[in-house]
Order: sequence, then C-alpha cells, then structure tokens
Amino acid sequence: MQEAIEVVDLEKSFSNHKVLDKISFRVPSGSIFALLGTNGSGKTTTVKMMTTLLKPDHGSVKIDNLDISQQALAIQKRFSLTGQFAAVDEVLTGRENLVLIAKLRHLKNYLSKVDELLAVFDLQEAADRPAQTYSGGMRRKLDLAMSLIDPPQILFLDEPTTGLDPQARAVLWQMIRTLKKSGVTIFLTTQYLEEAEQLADTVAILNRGKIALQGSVAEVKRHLPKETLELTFADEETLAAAETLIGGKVNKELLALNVATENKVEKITMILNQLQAAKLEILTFTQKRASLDDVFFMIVENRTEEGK
Ligand SMILES: Nc1ncnc2c1ncn2[C@@H]1O[C@H](COP(=O)(O)OP(=O)(O)OP(=O)(O)O)[C@@H](O)[C@H]1O
Repeated sequence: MQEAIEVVDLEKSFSNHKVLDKISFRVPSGSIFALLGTNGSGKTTTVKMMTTLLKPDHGSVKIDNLDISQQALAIQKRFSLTGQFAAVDEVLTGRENLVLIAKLRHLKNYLSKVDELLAVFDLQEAADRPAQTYSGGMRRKLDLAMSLIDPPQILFLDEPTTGLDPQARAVLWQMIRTLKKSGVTIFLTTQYLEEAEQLADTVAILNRGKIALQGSVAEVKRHLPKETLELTFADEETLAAAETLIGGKVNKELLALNVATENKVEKITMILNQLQAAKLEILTFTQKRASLDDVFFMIVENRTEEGK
C-alpha cells in the first residue's frame, strides 16, 4: 500500500530536554493513524514537525513521498491542520469564518456546505455572533468545521476532541469515518485510548520520547491490561475472605479487590454470586477499563497480562 506519511528517526530537544528520541512510523494512504500519549509526551511537537511548523533536530518526514526539508511549500498544499489553539478569527462570526475559508479555497456553491457544518456541530444559533463570544468548546467546533469545509488529502487533527461535549465528539468521530471512506488520510493525536480504538487503523503509543507500542488496534489491545471488576469491602477481614474465595489483586488502603473479568457478563455474575453465597457483603463494585496510565505503567514495568 502507498504511504501517505513516512517518519524516520525523528528527534527533537528543547534546551537539554529530549522530547522525541528517534521515533519512526508509516501511515498508509487512506488510513487513520492515532498517536497516543499523556500531557507533555510530545504529540504536538511531532505534529508541528510533520506539518513544517517546527524543524526536527534529526530524522526525516515524507508526506506523499515529498521530503519536508526540501519541498515544504508543495507539502503545505496537501494537508490541513487543526491544532489545540483554534485558528478562528475572533472578530468574525462563526458563519463568516467558514465563508472566509471557503473563499480562500476558491470553492463554488459553498453556502449549503457552510449551513451543513453549522448544523452538524450545533452552531446554528450562534452562527451570526462574533467568535469572541463563543465558549471554548464552541470555538473548537468552529475550528474543526473550518478544516472540514474543503477536506484535503491529508488531515492532521491534534487532540480534536479535547474540550468537546460527548455529542460533538460523536459527530466528529462520524465525520472522521466518512472522510476516511472518501479516501482522506487522517493523522490524529489523542490522550484517550477509547478514541484510538474507535477510529484508528494503526496506533502508536508515545512514552518518554519513544514509541513504546505500535501496531493495529487489535495488536496493541492484546498487550493492554484486561478489564477488571473493582470490589470494595467494609473491613480487612471481609476483603481477605473475598480474596481467598475469588482471588484477584488486593489494595489494602482502599479495601479493594480487583478481579479480571475480560468484560464477560458470566464472569461478573459468577463473582457476585460466589460472594453473596458466602455472605461477604460488597460495599461498591465498578467495572474498570485500562487507562492510558495503566498502559504506560505496564510498558514501563515491561509486563503484559499474557507474560505474567
Ligand atoms: N517551544 C518549546 N520550548 C520548550 N519546551 C517545549 C516547547 N514546545 C514543547 N516543549 C516541551 O516539550 C514537551 C512536549 O510538549 P508537547 O506539546 O509536544 O506535548 P503533548 O504531548 O502535545 O502534550 P499535551 O497533551 O499536553 O498537549 C513538554 O515537556 C513541553 O513543555
């Protein structure tokens, strides 16, 4: 398959702080790639270097086989970037911002597209108010709408759903899937495992400046900690008795027991029934998914559920 993006041994330091240490990945044309990482892990720095906004210290980036160090101008025409800091003109209204982009791109018959995007992002009521009166989430939605008015071949979305309400997030996810169907390559960064799982064909996890895990969602998920059921009890005796009965991992401070369930209803029902039959009273029970922190902890500890 043809590569839309190829990054090889990319490095970047700020003062003495090495933010990225030889990261490499490829993004096949027409696919969705998610770069996952916590705050400050280097996601935005990576995007900035890939979009010619920042110079790498070492390494190479190719977009559609063009090298960013030699063909920056040609590359800039092939992508659009929606960053964490909205490129919205504060004085213009929401509608005027969208129209401005449409005119700059020499689009014809753009008014229906503008209306459609305002409706999709639930911005109709605010459409004729200056953007400076918008909330952070509204501004973000407008910024996304602006990058979707004339989707390019490659779309960079830097943490696109941060600050969005669940409804707007669902809308954006759907739009991203539709864009992929029309052949657009999408590179997104996110702090949310769920977002990567929902959208991406390929995922890379950034940790301490390196890519700790990379592959298809199915491959990466095989390495993630399994779902657990967290049970809490009123005292240490009940906790100890529960552990003897059903096993699991004890947290004495929280009087909690974490039991692997693999998200299977039968397993959860069996655990609860066993405890009830032994008259061990459960205070609370919560189904827990692996968070990005769990994944990093696991990577750092170099352990997987299979390898335990
Ligand atoms: N211009 C700069 N000068 C100095 N340090 C910088 C600069 N830009 C980024 N950094 C540092 O590089 C590290 C990575 O920052 P970056 O913004 O790439 O992270 P991120 O993964 O996008 O984080 P977030 O999820 O919080 O947006 C941070 O420690 C940050 O402080």
